[in-house]
Amino acid sequence: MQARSPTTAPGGGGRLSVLQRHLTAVPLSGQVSSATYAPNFCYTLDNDLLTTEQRQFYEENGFLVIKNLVSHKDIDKFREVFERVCKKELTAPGMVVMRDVAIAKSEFVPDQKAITKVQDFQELPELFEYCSLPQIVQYVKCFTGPNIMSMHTMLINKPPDAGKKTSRHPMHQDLHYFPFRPADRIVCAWTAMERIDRSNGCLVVLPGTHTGELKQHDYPEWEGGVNKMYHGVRDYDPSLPRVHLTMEKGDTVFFHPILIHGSGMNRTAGFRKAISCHYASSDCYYIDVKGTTQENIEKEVIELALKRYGVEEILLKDAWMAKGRLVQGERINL
Ligand SMILES: CCCCCCCCCCCCCCCCC(=O)SCCNC(=O)CCNC(=O)[C@H](O)C(C)(C)COP(=O)(O)OP(=O)(O)OC[C@H]1O[C@@H](n2cnc3c(N)ncnc32)[C@H](O)[C@@H]1OP(=O)(O)O
Ligand SMILES: Nc1ncnc2c1ncn2[C@@H]1O[C@H](COP(=O)(O)OP(=O)(O)OP(=O)(O)O)[C@@H](O)[C@H]1O
Ligand SMILES: O=C(O)CCC(=O)C(=O)O
Ligand SMILES: [Fe+2]
Ligand SMILES: [Mg+2]
Repeated sequence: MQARSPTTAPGGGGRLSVLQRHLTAVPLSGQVSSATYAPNFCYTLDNDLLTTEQRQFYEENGFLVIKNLVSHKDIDKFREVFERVCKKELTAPGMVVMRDVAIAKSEFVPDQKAITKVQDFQELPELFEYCSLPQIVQYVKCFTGPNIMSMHTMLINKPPDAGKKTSRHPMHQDLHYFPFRPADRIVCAWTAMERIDRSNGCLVVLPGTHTGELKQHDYPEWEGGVNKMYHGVRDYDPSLPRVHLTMEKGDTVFFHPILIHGSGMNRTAGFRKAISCHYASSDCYYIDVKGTTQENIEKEVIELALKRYGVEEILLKDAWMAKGRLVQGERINL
């Protein structure tokens, strides 16, 4: 079992306790107004951007959708850059261009049809621009505080399913991949680059699960195959209440790294696009994942680093130290 993060209120765990903490909140002065209330928020920081209702929603659900946050102009620009990456006209150190497992062994076609996602574009200025957009960063700060690092960058190009359901992303918690804490100072921004709904494989979230523990993850037992490192929560219970996030182009969801989420298969002929960045406070610290549920992902990353780059004797945290990039403030621990 993973230890709870220090910023999480003691006795936490379960949506009920979060609700109870709200209900027992005491006003600072005699006046009962939302501004003077001091509820025990722990997943958001004091800020002058989020309304009390928005903070409360994130505290209880572990995600928050902000409509129309990124302009269509910016998104169209990112789309063009992505197309140039697919054609190999643009590249950057560390960037990983990944094909879907269903077509991994088929003949190489140098366009987006082959590409399921581009990861680690932090050294490609034309895409990293997304991570620095002021309107995104101002929200990120409400979760991380002022010293902000981008830790993981991704442009997901979910392909039309090849018939084996490999375009799905199993239910998971992003914290499984992160050897740093506290979890509450990490947040993902995920922006729809077009309308995304159930037909093309929208995000599916289990509201409130961010108050739970980090769970054991393995490859799901899917007949059609699973993409490299797409681990899912072990013993996923499909009867838990799910929410399908339908989003329009430019809408952005911010979510907690313990929130259980995934995405469905793409039943359309188009490539469903989203761009995302995981941010963390640079005050976060690295942990040793040995003896924890994260040992299996560390093992895979070490094997990949050896195979791809011939790097020996690395730890999960070394990979992350190399990927992390300051967005705002001061680089402290990460
Ligand atoms: C120094 C390493 C740093 C790593 C840091 C940690 C990464 C962890 C991700 C963090 C995510 C945090 C946020 C949560 C996000 C949740 C996720 O998205 S999890 C999924 C993350 N997945 C990955 O990071 C995988 C990245 N992809 C790759 O490394 C490569 O694309 C590759 C899968 C290894 C393929 O290499 P490539 O060179 O492109 O391809 P080939 O040379 O053609 O094939 C080599 C080999 O791999 C097989 N293969 C190809 N594509 C896939 C695939 N999609 N799934 C499974 N297997 C694939 C291919 O068949 C070849 O196999 P062979 O047996 O060797 O012939
Ligand atoms: N055994 C499993 N382990 C982990 N995640 C799973 C498992 N089976 C399905 N999922 C995931 O559950 C999520 C929801 O699946 P679901 O099939 O409902 O989504 P959908 O395809 O968007 O919607 P629809 O119900 O219309 O097919 C997806 O992220 C899917 O990848
Ligand atoms: O399908 C997506 O766009 C997101 C999948 C996801 O959760 C992830 O890559 O961490
Ligand atoms: Fe994820
Ligand atoms: Mg389905």
